[in-house]
Amino acid sequence: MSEVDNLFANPFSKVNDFTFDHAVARVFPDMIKRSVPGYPTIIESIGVIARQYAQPDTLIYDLGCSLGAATQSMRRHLPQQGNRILAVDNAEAMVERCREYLSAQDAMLEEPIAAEVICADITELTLQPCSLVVLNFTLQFVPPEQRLALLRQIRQALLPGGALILSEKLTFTDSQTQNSLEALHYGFKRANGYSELEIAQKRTAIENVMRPDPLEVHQQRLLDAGFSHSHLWFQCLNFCSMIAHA
Ligand SMILES: Nc1ncnc2c1ncn2[C@@H]1O[C@H](C[S@+](CC[C@H]([NH3+])C(=O)[O-])CC(=O)[O-])[C@@H](O)[C@H]1O
Ligand SMILES: O=C(O)C(=O)Cc1ccccc1
Repeated sequence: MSEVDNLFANPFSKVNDFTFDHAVARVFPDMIKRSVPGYPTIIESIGVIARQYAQPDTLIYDLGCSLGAATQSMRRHLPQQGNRILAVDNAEAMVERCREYLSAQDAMLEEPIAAEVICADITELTLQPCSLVVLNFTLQFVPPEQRLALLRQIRQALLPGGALILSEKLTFTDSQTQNSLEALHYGFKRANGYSELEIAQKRTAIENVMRPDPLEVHQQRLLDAGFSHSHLWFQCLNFCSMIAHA
């Protein structure tokens, strides 16, 4: 089903900006697992966290769902309590495949939790009342000037007791920390079979498209958006995940 990511293996005369197109969608599970340290743990833990925060008979959003890995994990872990998951992505290639993966999962589960995939820009959505929102490595692709408004929308939609799971690549204001963790991240990629050329070309492809923030910027923005409290629950190298409470 999913193929090995060799999208950046051959030298390009010019490296284009990264897009979530059909070529990426085909290799995405392999790409993200070999690129994001801790990704499988985060995905499985999202199911566990969802079990804690999802309130009976409420909506759950998976924003920037890609192929629906977080949605699938929540469907494995949540009890039957009338939840509905809305998975949203604005990349048609991802949405198409995500629907296929979720139908395949439907067939595997006895009483699958309702899940729907919508092709839309999450910055233009009006969110309905919900108990849990997942932004798993999505906010870093949203233009920085639109991030606060999106988080405010999410905060407004969350019911009392609701939560946001926010996973992001981090940058560090201290240059020694930044250099050390960035070097270790490239070491992680090398250990997963990526060549120096693949690492360098991918780096160029994502640099104008994906703009990570420092942890302190996330924490302040979450407060500015109206969240009462946020904390880290996972960090591996320069990748982390937070919980923010409504
Ligand atoms: N404005 C937007 N509106 C909708 N979708 C968007 C927008 N901007 C970016 N995306 C979508 O956000 C996703 C980011 S990948 C998320 C992984 C997934 N959450 C996972 O749990 O595997 C992370 C990564 O590739 O590092 C892509 O599918 C984009 O199309
Ligand atoms: O590959 C990287 O360096 C990343 O930071 C993560 C990533 C994973 C998948 C698509 C785009 C970025």
